[in-house]
Amino acid sequence: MNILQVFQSRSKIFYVFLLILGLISSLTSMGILMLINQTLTGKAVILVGAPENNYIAFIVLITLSFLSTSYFQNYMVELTNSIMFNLELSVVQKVRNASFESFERLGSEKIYAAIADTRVLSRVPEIFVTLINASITIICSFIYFFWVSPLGCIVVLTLMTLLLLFYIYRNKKMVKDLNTARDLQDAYYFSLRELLSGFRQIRISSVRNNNLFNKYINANRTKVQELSIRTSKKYIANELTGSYSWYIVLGMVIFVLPAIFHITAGQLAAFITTVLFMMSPVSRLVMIIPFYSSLRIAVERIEKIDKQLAVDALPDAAKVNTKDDFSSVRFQDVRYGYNQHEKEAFHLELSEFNISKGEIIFIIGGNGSGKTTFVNLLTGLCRASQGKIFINEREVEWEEFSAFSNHMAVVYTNQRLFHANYDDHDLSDKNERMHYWKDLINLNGVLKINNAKDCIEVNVSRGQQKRIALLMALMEDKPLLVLDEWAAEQDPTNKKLFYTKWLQEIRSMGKTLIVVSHDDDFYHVADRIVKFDFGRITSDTANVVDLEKNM
Ligand SMILES: Nc1ncnc2c1ncn2[C@@H]1O[C@H](COP(=O)(O)OP(=O)(O)OP(=O)(O)O)[C@@H](O)[C@H]1O
Repeated sequence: MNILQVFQSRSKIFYVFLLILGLISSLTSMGILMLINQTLTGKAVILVGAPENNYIAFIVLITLSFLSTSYFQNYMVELTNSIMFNLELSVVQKVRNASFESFERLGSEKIYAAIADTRVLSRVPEIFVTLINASITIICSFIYFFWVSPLGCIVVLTLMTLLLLFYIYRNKKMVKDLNTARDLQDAYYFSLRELLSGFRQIRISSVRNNNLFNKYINANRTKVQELSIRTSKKYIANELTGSYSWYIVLGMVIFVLPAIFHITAGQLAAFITTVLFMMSPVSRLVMIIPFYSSLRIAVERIEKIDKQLAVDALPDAAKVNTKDDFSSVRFQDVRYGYNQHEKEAFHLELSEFNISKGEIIFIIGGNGSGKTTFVNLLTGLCRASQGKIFINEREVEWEEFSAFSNHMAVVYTNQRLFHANYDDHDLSDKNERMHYWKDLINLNGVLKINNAKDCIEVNVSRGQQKRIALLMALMEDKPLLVLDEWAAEQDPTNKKLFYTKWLQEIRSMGKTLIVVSHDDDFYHVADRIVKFDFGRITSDTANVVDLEKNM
C-alpha cells in the first residue's frame, strides 16, 4: 500500500493542500534566502524601496511561512487522526466479521500488533510538514545556487546526490532488521498471551514458569535488544555520515570551487550562506528516511492482516434474509476439512443429516471424532468446502446459512460470560421469563445482577458460569439451542436435573436442542442419538437399544 494513497483515499483535497503549501513554502523560502543575501550585500529587495526597509519583507515572509505551516499542520493532525482511528476500527471491523478459521489462523497477538501499528501514523503530520518544508527549501536553495553559479551548483548537486544515494542504500539494508524486530514482536505477544491466559498453570509450576520466561520471553527480548542496539548504531552511523558529509560539501564550496572556477567574493558569500541555509533542512530530511521505513512496514502489515481477515469474511447476519420460521435444517454431502501445513489434517463428512423442529438430538462420539467441528459447522462458524444445505427444505447459499446462526443460541465448551449486556437482555426484576428460567436451573442466590451497570456478576464458579450461560442463551429466545458438553462441569444433582427435567422443559417451549454429550447414563432422554467416528456419522438412532446394536 502506498502511504500517499492512504491519505488521498481519505481526503480528496489532500494533494491540493500539498500544492498550495508547497507554493507558499517555496516562495517564502526563496524570498528569505534572497533577502538575507541582498541585505548582506547592502541591496534592497523588491517592493520595499530601500535596504533599511528589508526587515518589513522579512517580517511578512516569516509571518506567511508561520501561518501557512501552522494551518497545514493542523489540517494534517485532523487528517492523520481520522486515518489512524479509521484504520484501527477497520481492523476491528474485519475481526468481528471474519470467519472463525481466519481468526484462529491469525491469532489474537497479530491483531493486537496490527492495532498497535496504526499508532505509528500519529507522527505523520510532523514528518509531512518537515518533508515538504525541507524539500522546498532545498529546491529553492538550488535554484538560487544555479542563478549565482550554474557550474558550482551542478558540482554541489552531484556530490549531494551521491551522498544521498549512499545513505538510502544503507538504510534499505536496515529494513530487513526492522521486519525481523516486528516478527519478534508478534512472537513476544504470543508468549505474553500464554502467560496471561494460562496464568494459574504458569504460576503454579516453577519449571513451566522459568521455561516460559527464560526460553521464550527473555530470549525474545534479548534478541530484540541486540537487534535494537545494532539497528540504532547503524542509524547513528548513518546520521553522522549524513551530517558530516555536509561538511564535505561546505569544504568543497569554500576551498575547491574558488580554486576551479572563477568565483567572486560576493558569489562565495552567497554560496556559503546557501549551504548553511540548507544544512538544517537536509539533516531533517535525512532523519525522515528511517521513519518512512517503519511507517511503510506498519502500513504493509496492517494491509496484510486486513486482507487475511477479509478473505472469507461472513456477511452481516442482519443483512441476510433468514426470517422464515425454523422447521428443519438439512445437510447433504457436506464436507469440511482442517488444513495444517498446507495438508488436510482432519475432515468432517455429512452425507445426509437433518434436524427437525422440536427434536432433542444428542451428538456423541469419542474424543476427536468431530463433535465440536460439527457444532462449528452447524453454527456457521466454519464454512463447508462442498455440499448442499437446506433450511426448511429450501436450498440456501453458505452466506445465508451462516447468517441463520442468528437463530441459534449456543453455549460452547469454553463459553465466556461477558461483563457487559451485549444482548440487550432485560435484566430488571420485572422480567418474569428470566425469573422462571433462573428458578428452574438453580440460579437463585447465584445470579447477581448489577442494575446500575445493567450487567451480571461473572465472578462465580465454572459450573455456575455454565448455568448462567445457559440462562443467557434461554433469554435469547432462539428456536435452536446448541449445547457443547454443557453438563461436563455440573455437579451430579444439576447434571441429573439437566438431562431429566430441564431439557424437556426447554423443548416444551417449542425449542430444538442439539446437545453434545459424553454422559451415556442419560442418552435415553434424547429423541435421536447421533454418533460420530473419525469425522463421519456412524449411527443415527432413536434409542439406546438401537445404538448399542450398532456399536
Ligand atoms: N483448528 C484445528 N486445526 C486442525 N485440526 C483440528 C482443529 N480443531 C480440531 N482439529 C482436529 O479435528 C478433529 C476433531 O476435533 P473436534 O474438536 O471436533 O473433536 P471432538 O469430537 O469435539 O472431541 P472432544 O470430545 O475431545 O471434544 C481432531 O482430530 C482434532 O485434532
